[in-house]
Amino acid sequence: MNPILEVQSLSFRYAKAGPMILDSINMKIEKGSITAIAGLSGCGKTTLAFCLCGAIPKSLPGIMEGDILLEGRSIRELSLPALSKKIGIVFQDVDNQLFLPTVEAEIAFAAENLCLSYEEIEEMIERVLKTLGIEHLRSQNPSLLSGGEKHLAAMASILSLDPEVIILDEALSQLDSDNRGLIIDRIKLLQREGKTIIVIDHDLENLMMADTILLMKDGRIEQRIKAGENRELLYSKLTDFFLYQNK
Ligand SMILES: Nc1ncnc2c1ncn2[C@@H]1O[C@H](COP(=O)(O)OP(=O)(O)OP(=O)(O)O)[C@@H](O)[C@H]1O
Repeated sequence: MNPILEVQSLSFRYAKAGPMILDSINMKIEKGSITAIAGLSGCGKTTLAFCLCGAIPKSLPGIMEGDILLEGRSIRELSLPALSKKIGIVFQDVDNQLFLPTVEAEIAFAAENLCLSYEEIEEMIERVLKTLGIEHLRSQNPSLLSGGEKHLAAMASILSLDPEVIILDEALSQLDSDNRGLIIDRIKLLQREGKTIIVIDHDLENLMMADTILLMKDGRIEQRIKAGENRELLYSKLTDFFLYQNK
């Protein structure tokens, strides 16, 4: 099967004389999979997410070597608007991502910028609200929503462009267990619809939803763990990795 994303010898530093933040990363992400990227704080997870969605090198400065192929094409050749139609990202701090007065306006924003017609936008808003099961939030002010609802609103805003790949950067980390369960359910639903999901997280329970877990250390992928293994064995591999690193 052809990977939807292929990272080839990716290295990155934010400044010429600065430290290597990503160091010779190679990885393939299969279409329709859930991949988790985990590792201690500062190991480079968010920087890798910025590279995967094209923000690096398109809008964040730095020195990038290697390449990332999206459906076989270098992301360097694609414009940011073209990339945002293919890859959506939800950040940990959703408050910085939600700035409009209603959830519906958040969902419509990117589509309006692409000059879609009123009918197309209406249809798209309804589709996205239904997919995430949040029709009741349509007219709500995002800033007044609960943590879980805010994450769903941020997911809705990126689903408006119907991206193939959805990156969730620590989107679950500040949620209580009910809200976390809600978002995990929606992630699995999106996977069933054929979306490719990349989840950045370090909570062992959250990592369990992935098909593949990539463990990062100092800008490198240290281990690749295929899920579907015995749950206890998986748990103990992950615990060993984090315990070893904390020493
Ligand atoms: N804009 C920037 N300029 C310079 N250095 C940066 C910048 N952003 C991040 N870094 C550095 O890059 C390294 C990796 O940061 P990154 O945020 O990618 O790690 P992370 O694994 O996502 O961490 P966390 O789990 O805490 O979010 C850190 O040392 C960080 O200080």
